[in-house]
Amino acid sequence: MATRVRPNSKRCVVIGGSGFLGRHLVEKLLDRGYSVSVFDIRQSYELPGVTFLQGDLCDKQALLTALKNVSLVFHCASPAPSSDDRTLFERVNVQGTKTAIEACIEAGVQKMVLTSSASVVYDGTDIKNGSEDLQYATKPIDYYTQTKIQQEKLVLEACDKHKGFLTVAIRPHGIFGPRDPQLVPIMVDTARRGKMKFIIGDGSNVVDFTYVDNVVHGHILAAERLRPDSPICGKAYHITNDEPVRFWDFMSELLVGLGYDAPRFHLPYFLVYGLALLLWLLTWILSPVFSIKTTFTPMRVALAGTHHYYSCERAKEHLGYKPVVSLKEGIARTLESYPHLRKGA
Ligand SMILES: NC(=O)C1=CN([C@@H]2O[C@H](COP(=O)(O)OP(=O)(O)OC[C@H]3O[C@@H](n4cnc5c(N)ncnc54)[C@H](OP(=O)(O)O)[C@@H]3O)[C@@H](O)[C@H]2O)C=CC1
Ligand SMILES: CC(C)=CCC[C@@H](C)[C@H]1CC[C@H]2C3=C(CC[C@]12C)[C@@]1(C)CCC(=O)C[C@@H]1CC3
Repeated sequence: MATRVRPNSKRCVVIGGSGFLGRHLVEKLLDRGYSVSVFDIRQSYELPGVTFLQGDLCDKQALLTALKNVSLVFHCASPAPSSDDRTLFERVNVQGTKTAIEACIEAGVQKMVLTSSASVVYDGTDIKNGSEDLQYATKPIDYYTQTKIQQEKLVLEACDKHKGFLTVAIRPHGIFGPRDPQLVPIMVDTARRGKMKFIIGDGSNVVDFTYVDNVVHGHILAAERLRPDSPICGKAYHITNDEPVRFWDFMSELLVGLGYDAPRFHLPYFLVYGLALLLWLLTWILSPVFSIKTTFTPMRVALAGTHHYYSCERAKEHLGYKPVVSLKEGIARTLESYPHLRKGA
């Protein structure tokens, strides 16, 4: 008679574990005694004790091999939000997530923790201390966000206590920290091109930036609290630093910390947004003839010029969440980790 090996509750797979958040998560899971495998389209590092399985989330057979005797899956794979490849977002975030859910159920995985995004409720206008009760954005700011909404719905709807498959979604916001490929590198690149001189709007808009270790902490708490009798099954939780900050103060602190000047000149929000919209329209009209890639997008203008900060009270109550690294300490660690991005380096 074939014996079915009972999955060890500390055996997990991190889908997207080669990425920025994924790698920080893998490191913390190892510290906490988990046995960890990474499933990712690329292998970006080596770590003793970690098995890497290179594969595409949309490939069910590859996933089934990776998920043998695994009880817990963290799903933090996604194409980069700055991509403009709609087909890729649809394929990975929607079809790939469906495939991952099916593979988990077929392989007997008991829990899935999804990395969603607080932006699933943001449609480009102010959000102040938004709770998880806000409706999904009816006009998401971009295709990335649209597919993150679809992805979150798929994962939360798949939660089924009778089938023994439990799910939860973590919604972080503005993740930063060592090895982040987006926030600091894009900001420095803009500064190096002399375009980080302007403040969009009056500079008073408040935003959440979340240090990566806090996001990791939220994921692990969610995984450990996810049980059939827990109120967190099938729910989404905001995870932030719980220290909303003025967007331009945060940017200025990072810029000055790396030796660049802080932005000083104010430009009216609607003027800049209108220009970005016009540029987007032009690139769209010209796209059959020229392929122009611009970083000056209406989406980035909205993110830089509106309030978007979220309450993490529900995570505190249900997950026992409390940030483990303050914003000040997070900024210091981040600045230290980017010597190559300092002015003149
Ligand atoms: N960074 C942020 O501020 C925020 C991020 N999030 C979410 O957090 C998660 C992690 O983000 P982050 O670490 O910043 O992103 P990264 O791009 O650093 O990590 C994502 C990883 O997933 C991999 N991947 C992409 N497509 C596939 C696929 N088809 N199969 C397997 N692996 C794949 C990527 O590979 P490759 O690089 O080759 O594409 C990459 O290694 C994402 O789900 C993102 O939506 C949510 C809120 C804020
Ligand atoms: C004005 C300027 C050039 C700012 C540079 C920083 C931006 C690149 C970041 C500021 C807010 C960030 C953010 C994201 C990406 C990087 C920023 C635009 C996300 C879109 C990443 C993915 C998400 O799920 C939501 C994030 C919101 C904040």
